[in-house]
Amino acid sequence: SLTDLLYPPFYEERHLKYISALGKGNFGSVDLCRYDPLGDNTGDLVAVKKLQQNTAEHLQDFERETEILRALHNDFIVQYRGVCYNTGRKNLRLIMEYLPNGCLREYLQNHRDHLYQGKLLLYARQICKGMQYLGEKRYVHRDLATRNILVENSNHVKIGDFGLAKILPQDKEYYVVHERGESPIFWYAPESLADSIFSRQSDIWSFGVLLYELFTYGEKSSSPPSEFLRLMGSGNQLQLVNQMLDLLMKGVRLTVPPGCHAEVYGLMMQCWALQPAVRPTFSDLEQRMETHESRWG
Ligand SMILES: CCS(=O)(=O)N1CC(CC#N)(n2cc(-c3nc(Nc4ccc(C(=O)OC(C)(C)C)cc4)nc4[nH]ccc34)cn2)C1
Repeated sequence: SLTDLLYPPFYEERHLKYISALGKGNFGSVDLCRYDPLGDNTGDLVAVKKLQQNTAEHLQDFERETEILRALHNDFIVQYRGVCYNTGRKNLRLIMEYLPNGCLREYLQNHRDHLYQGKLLLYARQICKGMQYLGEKRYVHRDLATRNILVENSNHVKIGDFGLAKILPQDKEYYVVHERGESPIFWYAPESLADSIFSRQSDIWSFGVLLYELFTYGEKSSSPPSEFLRLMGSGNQLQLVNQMLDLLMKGVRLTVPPGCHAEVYGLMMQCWALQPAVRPTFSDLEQRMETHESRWG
């Protein structure tokens, strides 16, 4: 695309000037840098993702992540700018557009007094559009949560991270994952908890949890982990997954956020259908939110 022509696919490490840390996760971290080849501070601000520990396996996953992002062109997905290999090609870095307003979870917490339900639905619909596009290209995100959504401005959010994304094989509609890693189990569908099965329908489940996060304004005390742990009591990691699965199979779900319209909670509940095939698609959700949004504005 045009942006590919305008931006160099390879950034030279010597011109990447570190400014500050933007985010940190299990295997990666994101820094704010200025790419300043002229050395006069007129270069662009960019977000640079790098691996924490660059083992061969993580490097391979990271290279796959950069290829996935490079292939995506959508208003509701963070834009790829290029990659930066340092001399030994040991540590690859992923260069992306810098979004000035940070991650959606913090944004909700810091701006809740002027974010009304219509605006929350606008963000939900934009994420839906990004996920619809992703699904058309047979990608499964696997980590849909407000912590992985970025804010361009008060009317525009984007899916910001594809660290756990996988591409579905041509002959299968689901992906079985073997590495456990630090899984976001409170956003996981039952089939993912039970058999590590991921699909576009398990992304729908996670989207339902993301909707819940939106309408609780990312509040920590009512976050999915807090709520589910309250329902479960303590237990070690293995028990946690089994306890979680037990709750979900019994029909226990996150409760309606205070002040949340019944129809929106209804959408969350549809995303949390036990049977993957019963869950709506992202286009179903987008249409259903379109009708509500016009009513609440
Ligand atoms: C998964 C592990 S991860 O470590 O790889 N990682 C975490 C991840 C989750 C997601 N998505 N992440 C992406 C960005 C990010 N941030 C930004 N802008 C901003 C702008 C302002 C602020 C801010 O005010 O922050 C403070 C700390 C409150 C001062 C933060 C970020 N622009 C971006 N463009 C591309 C990515 C990207 C940050 N965290 C991906």
